[in-house]
Amino acid sequence: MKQAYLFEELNEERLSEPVTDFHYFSGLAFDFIDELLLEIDRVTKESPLRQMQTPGGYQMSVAMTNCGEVGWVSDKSGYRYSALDPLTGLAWPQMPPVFRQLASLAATKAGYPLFSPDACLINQYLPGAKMSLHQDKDENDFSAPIVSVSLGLSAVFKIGDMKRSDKLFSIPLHHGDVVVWGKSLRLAYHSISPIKSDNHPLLGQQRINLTFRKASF
Ligand SMILES: O=C(O)CCC(=O)C(=O)O
Ligand SMILES: [Fe+2]
Repeated sequence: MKQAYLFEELNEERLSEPVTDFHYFSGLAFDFIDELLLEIDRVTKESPLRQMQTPGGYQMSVAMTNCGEVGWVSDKSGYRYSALDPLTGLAWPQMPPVFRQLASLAATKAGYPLFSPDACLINQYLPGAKMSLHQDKDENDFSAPIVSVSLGLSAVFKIGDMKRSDKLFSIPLHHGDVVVWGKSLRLAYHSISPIKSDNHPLLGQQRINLTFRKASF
């Protein structure tokens, strides 16, 4: 399977050239970091990070917020996109231009020059936090890719295929890395393993992840 080959290569050689429907750009966010961190501060002051409830009634270990026209939310009634932040009752903060610029750079490099995200989910992982195996499937437009930016502590990202039981491939994600997946892998199951306790020189004891999505038609 070509995909399997790619991921083995990724692990061994940290390939940065797009090969299939998964694209790994090591350090692509470096030039944007200072501005990204300022904007993350601004957004999280307006719409604070919070641990949402799963439909099953559990509290997620990851703290989340959003910016953009719509934001991803989870509560007892399910997962969905919402134009309002349920915590503040207000619209989500606007997506900062530097967010758009980086998402567009990564998407263009991955072969999606027209990608125009309307949602950016901001995930904060403290040591021990994880994201269980899931598909990103609450969006209305699966022709658009997912663009994901990693900041701070490193993580192990695992990605498989359309079935929960498909073999998973591990990809280490470090500060500044950007990954893009779409097309045949747009609905691939993926997860983040529990974050190891460590101290990042810029972000301290946390990992921040930004995922850009096209949620509306
Ligand atoms: O934290 C990550 O790298 C991935 C996050 C993710 O899969 C999601 O927010 O749906
Ligand atoms: Fe996801």
